[in-house]
Amino acid sequence: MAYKYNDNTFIMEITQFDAKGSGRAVIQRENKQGKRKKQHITIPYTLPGERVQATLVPPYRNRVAKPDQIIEAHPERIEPACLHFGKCGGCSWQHISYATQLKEKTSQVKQLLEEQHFDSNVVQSTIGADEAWYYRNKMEFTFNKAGELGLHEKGNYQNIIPLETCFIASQEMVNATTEVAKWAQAHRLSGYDKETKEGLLRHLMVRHSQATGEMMLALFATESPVESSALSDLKERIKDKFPSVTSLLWLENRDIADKVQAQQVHVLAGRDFIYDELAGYRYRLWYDTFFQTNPKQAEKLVELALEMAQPQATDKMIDLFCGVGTFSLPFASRVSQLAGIEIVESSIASAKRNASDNGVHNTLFLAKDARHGLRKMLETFGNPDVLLLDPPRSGAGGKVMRRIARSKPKRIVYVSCNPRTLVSDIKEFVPFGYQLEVVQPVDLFPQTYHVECVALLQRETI
Ligand SMILES: C[S@@+](CC[C@H](N)C(=O)[O-])C[C@H]1O[C@@H](n2cnc3c(N)ncnc32)[C@H](O)[C@@H]1O
Repeated sequence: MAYKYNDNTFIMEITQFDAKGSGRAVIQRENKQGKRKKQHITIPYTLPGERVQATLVPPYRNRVAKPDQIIEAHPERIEPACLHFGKCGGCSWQHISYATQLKEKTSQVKQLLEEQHFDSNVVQSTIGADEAWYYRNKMEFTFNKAGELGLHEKGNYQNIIPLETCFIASQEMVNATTEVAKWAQAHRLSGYDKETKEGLLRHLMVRHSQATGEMMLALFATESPVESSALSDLKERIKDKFPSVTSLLWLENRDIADKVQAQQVHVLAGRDFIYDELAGYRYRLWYDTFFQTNPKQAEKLVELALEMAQPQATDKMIDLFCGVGTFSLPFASRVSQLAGIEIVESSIASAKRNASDNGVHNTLFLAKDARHGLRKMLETFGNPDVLLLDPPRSGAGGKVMRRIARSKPKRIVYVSCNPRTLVSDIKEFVPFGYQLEVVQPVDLFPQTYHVECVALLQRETI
């Protein structure tokens, strides 16, 4: 329980993490009627077991406090590496030793399963990254209205922190981003102002393959590129200093919605895609292709999924939410036939191309949403022996899960980037006689509270 310090400042005991990896504490506060009330407070960048002095920040209804002083620090608290830590919305756990990050991720998954009455003994210890820094192969940066390029400020997405360092992207990505930032400043180019809807430059997306070394720089702007000295200068700077850039794009996004999207693609240099490789397969990645952002850990995911699913040469398999085929291709070479389903048409086009580029010929791919796509696929393809699903953070949802269960696959491998939706989804399988055999958390996102899991469910034979 907390002691009041002055009006909005309290001494707090951190008791647990919240769902987003911030510390939580309970305080006693007087309401307008003078009654003392218990309030649950979120204190970012604190750890359970710590004693801190923290001040509530407006708007008070959000019940968030900023730590002013760590009075008793957790023994695993460490000095964050990045100067943007605490301001940038990217990393939230740089102040926690890596070993403790892994332990916390395992406990988080166990706790979510226990809350839904699953046996948490099926949860294995989180598999950590060999390299907990510089692991990301894709980053998105934003221009502010002054044309400065950087990262969104945590809690204030209108504000941009000009980029100086980033410890989770490769140095080559940071250097290329810094060069584009210097170019925009040198030519006094304006950034897009979300309020007035004016300004030229919106975002810079950087993709960098760790396997092939190829890099894509994609500039999002509100207008088409004018053939000007500024543009020639950009091409020269990139050509001279970054020969790894095999794709330099200008993407026109005239939409008011400030998403990383484009109505028109202009190739300024190279191709409109880069090559990447994962688990021995080669992929073409366009600017809008979903691809695993931590490729080294993603290879471990693929290996685990293969181990759990034990695909047999006679098996028919469905890969639901297949993207560009990251799981489809390694599995296809081990089963008789594989069908992939995915909502984004360009990803399905890419999956087909990736399959043929890699000499994989026993696949078929359908561009449709999971629910309707699965129904349609089951009619023509028949029931699968093995089903793998890898939905987005929002999960697959009850209807999709029940449809999967009714198709009676012997083994289901569920790959998830959100343990919360994983647990609520797999609950749907229980009435159909599926047993949760194992949940293996894998750390794809070091320095953040996020965790990926691979779960195996098997149908009990009666
Ligand atoms: C976490 S990604 C996994 C992709 C792929 N398995 C991989 O590892 O690269 C989730 C995928 O689901 C797709 N998706 C999102 N909503 C969908 C829906 N309603 N139906 C089918 N696919 C969907 C996304 O486009 C994305 O490619």
